[in-house]
Amino acid sequence: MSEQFTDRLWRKVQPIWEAYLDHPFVKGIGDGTLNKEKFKHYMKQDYVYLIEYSRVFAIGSAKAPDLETMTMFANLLHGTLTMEMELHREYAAKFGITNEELEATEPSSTMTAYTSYMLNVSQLGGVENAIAAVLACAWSYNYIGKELVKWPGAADHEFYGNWVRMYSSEDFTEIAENCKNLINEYATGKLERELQALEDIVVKTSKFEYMFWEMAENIEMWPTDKIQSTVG
Ligand SMILES: Cc1ncc(CO)c(N)n1
Repeated sequence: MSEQFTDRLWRKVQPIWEAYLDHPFVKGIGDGTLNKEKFKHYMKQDYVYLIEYSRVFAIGSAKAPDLETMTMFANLLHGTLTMEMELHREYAAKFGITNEELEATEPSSTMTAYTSYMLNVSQLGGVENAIAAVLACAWSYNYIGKELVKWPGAADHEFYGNWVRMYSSEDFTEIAENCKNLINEYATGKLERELQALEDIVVKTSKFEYMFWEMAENIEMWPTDKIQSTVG
């Protein structure tokens, strides 16, 4: 089989994605030692992240040139709002956080920067930009999930096991594979400079993913929070 666009992308992002597996937050999920306050912060930020991420699927659906692509985006949107975000609602319940409180989470600087970037690039250009914007998200989480599930005890951990099982699951793998298939389909026949632009989106979102793990590990909101201010 000839080389796919995702093979080329993989070579570009591999060093960044391998660093996720080496990140203390991700390793903490895998070996079950992660501090729960860090995970709680992550869950809340990730929930509001997923709301904006869902909007990118909606933009992709609106821009889709045919019903097959439109349906694909609609399914990805539905899968995120139901299956994936249900995981967050379940964890929130364990922390005593209601769905309303979860949805009203104040966004951190990293979450705001990342989702603003994704939404911006997906409003520009064609449907392929929306696919590129979400690709590293779905694919890298599946990559992490499929790696962590091999760690002894990770999938059966009483607290973090649900997370590991979700992102390594067949359903989530299908989400990631659908995103990969879409980008390969839309990359076909594109000019090198167009492929370069898509690659840039996937690399940037991969960097934002790393920042998201950092934000979670350090329980970050806004760097300016330390400034005494009455502005709020
Ligand atoms: C930050 C982030 N990226 C990707 C995913 C996977 O959908 C997620 N839940 N959160």
